[in-house]
Amino acid sequence: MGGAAAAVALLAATRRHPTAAPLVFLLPRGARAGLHEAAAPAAEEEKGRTRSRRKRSSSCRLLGPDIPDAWDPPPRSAARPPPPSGAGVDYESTATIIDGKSVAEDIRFQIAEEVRQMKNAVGHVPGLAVVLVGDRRDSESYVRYKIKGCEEVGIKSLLAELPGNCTEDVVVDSVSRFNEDPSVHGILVQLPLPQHMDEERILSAISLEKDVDGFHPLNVGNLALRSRKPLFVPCAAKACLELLLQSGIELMGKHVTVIGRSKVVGLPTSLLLQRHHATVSIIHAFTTNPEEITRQSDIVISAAGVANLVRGSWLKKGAVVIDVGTNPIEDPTSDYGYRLTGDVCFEEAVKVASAITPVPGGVGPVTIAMLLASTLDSAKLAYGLATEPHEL
Ligand SMILES: Nc1nc(=O)c2c([nH]1)NC[C@@H]1CN(c3ccc(C(=O)N[C@@H](CCC(=O)O)C(=O)O)cc3)C=[N+]21
Repeated sequence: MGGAAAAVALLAATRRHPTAAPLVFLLPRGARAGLHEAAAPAAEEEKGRTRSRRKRSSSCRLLGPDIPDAWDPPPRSAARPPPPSGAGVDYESTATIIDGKSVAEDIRFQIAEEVRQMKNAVGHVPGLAVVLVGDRRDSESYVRYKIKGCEEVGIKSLLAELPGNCTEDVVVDSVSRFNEDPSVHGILVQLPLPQHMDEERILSAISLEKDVDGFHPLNVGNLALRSRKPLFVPCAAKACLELLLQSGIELMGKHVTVIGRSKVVGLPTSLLLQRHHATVSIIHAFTTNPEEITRQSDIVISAAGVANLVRGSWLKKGAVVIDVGTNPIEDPTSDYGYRLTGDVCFEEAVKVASAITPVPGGVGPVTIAMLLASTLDSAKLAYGLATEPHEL
């Protein structure tokens, strides 16, 4: 690593961030929109970037034009309705609330046990390296959740914090050092990266065997080809499947609609669902009749990054709803003036659905647990304790 990279702070990260206050609430509204799916930049930034990207691509006929998903904000009249009187009490719903926190806790318990066994067997524990570029407060708080998760199960965590104005080469250098470090089994570059950086170049610097986020083109391609097995699958997609499977929800032959098509959630989730023999519809910002499609669906998985996009009227009676959105909305009654809400209007959906994940406390905690599971799997492969990636 060159002198220019001296700003890299490589730490036993746990000591650096002992507490985990949800700083996400403190961010300005624009910076926080659609955090989950949008592990992507805010729509405006993305539009600017796309323009320059489009100039570079001469032929987009076969692959389609490269334009970003920008959902129209819901009309004001569609704003989240006030909770019914007697909020907190059951409002005529029979839906099961799928408890992501407890699912995540069970997974972490199992991982902790396996980490202990690994330490006994080979004298090493798994290691996860996180590269955080810039000082977006939402990214900082997600990175803290990941590091706290590592701590809880005995996985070693390393954090490289780089200034937002550093060069792409500095980030690639940092990734390369983690590639060469045998105590590191997983490398995660927190997204979004600053606008001036080429995300593809940085992500493809991560060695395939350490790509616990599953964003490497070979991992994505192997996920898409049913005869092949990726080494890693993106954690949020795994979390959606885990929640469905653990809730005993049958997937084979079911009509599942995935809202959103990002590499972080929508795309890998739709691929994973097909491997489970579901019939998958993918809808996005250019879909003209989204609610007609969701109304026919047995399961709706929303990862659009738009608060209250999915209304009760979008759902078939008895549908299962998995809400991957993490959207901050103003709430003067909450401590920070904001609270997190999903893509789904929960108060409406809970009356129609047979099962639903809440936000917070649904997909989010399980996503972190899946990252820890992927890091453990990677270490098992590295130490010869497993010969194959995990079953999908
Ligand atoms: N390379 C990369 N990989 C990612 O997986 C990735 C990323 N970049 N960038 C950002 C998104 C977002 N994301 C979340 C993970 C957990 C919660 C989570 O734990 N949420 C909790 C707490 C929410 C709170 O209270 O702040 C919950 O929903 O209950 C949220 C969001 C992973 N992402």
